[in-house]
Amino acid sequence: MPTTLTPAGALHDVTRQFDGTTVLDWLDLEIPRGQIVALLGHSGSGKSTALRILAGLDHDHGGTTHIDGAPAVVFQDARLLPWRTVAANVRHGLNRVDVGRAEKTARVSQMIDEVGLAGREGAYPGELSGGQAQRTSLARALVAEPSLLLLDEPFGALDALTRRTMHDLLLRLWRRHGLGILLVTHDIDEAIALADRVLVLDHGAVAHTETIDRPRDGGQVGHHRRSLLDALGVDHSDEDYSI
Ligand SMILES: Nc1ncnc2c1ncn2[C@@H]1O[C@H](COP(=O)(O)OP(=O)(O)OP(=O)(O)O)[C@@H](O)[C@H]1O
Repeated sequence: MPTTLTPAGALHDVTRQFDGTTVLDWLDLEIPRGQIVALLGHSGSGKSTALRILAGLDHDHGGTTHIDGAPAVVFQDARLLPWRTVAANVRHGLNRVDVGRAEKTARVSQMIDEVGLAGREGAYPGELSGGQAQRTSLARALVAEPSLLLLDEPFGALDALTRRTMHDLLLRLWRRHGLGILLVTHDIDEAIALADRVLVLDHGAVAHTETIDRPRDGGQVGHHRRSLLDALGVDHSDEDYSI
């Protein structure tokens, strides 16, 4: 289990405007090493913009960022190189890492094993299922041993069953590597299943923070769901959320 709370990434007083419209409004957030922080919010609330700034993909903002090393990013589409095999795509994650060939080969093989793709090293992206493509994308992200993993709706395009399997995989990888993870999602249940803290973003600021204990207490899940629905302004009075 993760033990340290050193921040893997943070935004302090971050502001961002597009065409004169404020998208991030003095946003403060911290992703402690070894914790999963989920960002929930309505479409346009600024989730992806915050993630892109942490990823170093957007420098045109106010405020400060803190990142421990080079972060890794996984998007909803796996963004694999279609003309490269699974192994070559994962090896791509080591392009900027200064280790020898043998070490790279060993690390690639280990990561492919960890994401459950042993035996598929020679497959091309066109031959993979959506879940296998995201496993490859996760392996490529983690092979460089980042402290911070940024996930932008990583399982949004997968069917419900595959998504659950990927949740289990992500939690295994998170525990083994002691990562800090920022997860951008639209899915309240996904946020509750994975995160230590869920931040609800509204007009570019944190409107609500929900802390969720591990291990999960089944009796608390309904409470967290109702609390997050309230924070999102979603009516749930007609629904039976008893567990
Ligand atoms: N490159 C850009 N140019 C102009 N406007 C942008 C740009 N990127 C984002 N925006 C605007 O900033 C706002 C926030 O976008 P962002 O993608 O961060 O929201 P989001 O919460 O991730 O939304 P979604 O859940 O739909 O992905 C939106 O109004 C969007 O149109």
